[in-house]
Amino acid sequence: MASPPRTSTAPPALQCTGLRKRYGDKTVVDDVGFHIDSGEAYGLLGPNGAGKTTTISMLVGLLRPDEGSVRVGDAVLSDDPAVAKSRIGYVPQEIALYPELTALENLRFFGRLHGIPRRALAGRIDEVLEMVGLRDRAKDRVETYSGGMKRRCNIAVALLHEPSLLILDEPTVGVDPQSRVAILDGVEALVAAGMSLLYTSHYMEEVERVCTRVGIIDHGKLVAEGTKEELVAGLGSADRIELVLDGDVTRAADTLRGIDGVSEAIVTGSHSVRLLATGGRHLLPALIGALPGIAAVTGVEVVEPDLEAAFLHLTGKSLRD
Ligand SMILES: Nc1ncnc2c1ncn2[C@@H]1O[C@H](COP(=O)(O)OP(=O)(O)OP(=O)(O)O)[C@@H](O)[C@H]1O
Repeated sequence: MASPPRTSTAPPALQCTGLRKRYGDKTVVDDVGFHIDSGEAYGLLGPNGAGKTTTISMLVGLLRPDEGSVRVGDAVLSDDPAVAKSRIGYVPQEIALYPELTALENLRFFGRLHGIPRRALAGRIDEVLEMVGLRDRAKDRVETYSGGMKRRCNIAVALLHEPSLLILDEPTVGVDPQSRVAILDGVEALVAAGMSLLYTSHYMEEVERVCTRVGIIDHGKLVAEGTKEELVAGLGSADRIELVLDGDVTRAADTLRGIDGVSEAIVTGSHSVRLLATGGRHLLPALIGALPGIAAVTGVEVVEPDLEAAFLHLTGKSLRD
């Protein structure tokens, strides 16, 4: 999918075009292109294995694309990798810290690796520790941290060299609720201060909260892109219906999919099925009436069209598949 024309004249924080990556005969990223304006927060949503991490790896210069190009500001990554990479702060899915070192020691190490002069580094380390709320634990070894604190420390490392674009790959996976809040608050504050952001997550509510524009990726392809409102508008009048069932959920989903007005039906848990349906509440008697002998309906929720529904419409999947 091609990126729509940009309206701004300033160079985008990031622009990728026609990115492709193959492993053997499998194309895992297929003609992906999008841009992130300066100061914009962009979310990349996709089910497991959709190609998010492979795409990001190409954007940050860890993986060479088979085709396509990446530009960070006015620097083309393949021509000018040092400049392009210096503008990116990347936080990978896997924590990349030395566990036996303290946060302070990790930050000093990575700061020197970035070539930050010693005198400037101490002040900068203070700033990033403050940003992620870890100042009081800076002298503790990283191996004593919770998953969330490790992630926050990794974000601090990514911010050290004052990047203009922060790339976070599923930053709240394996994170305690307190750190999750701290991460989301911190990311929002950074964006409010002018940072450009690329954010991937399985959690729709995080993307809805943090990002202004969203790209949906499935089977290596960018299948839709837009603001939340634009993506939801693409649903027409379909509602999301969540059913709680006691019985055979797989047969129930198959049966419900055949009912007039139901466009999607997927199993989301051992007792739950998610539907996309036009007619919303008026359809409920038909849905319930179709299930005797298959499953008993013990709960129903009709939800206004949202990003979760748009995702189901576009990919036929739940985000946590
Ligand atoms: N080095 C590799 N060799 C072969 N296949 C790979 C390699 N790396 C990734 N893949 C495949 O490419 C596809 C995309 O993987 P990728 O990790 O980019 O997906 P993802 O959207 O980030 O998924 P997740 O949310 O699970 O991290 C998957 O089918 C994966 O198995």
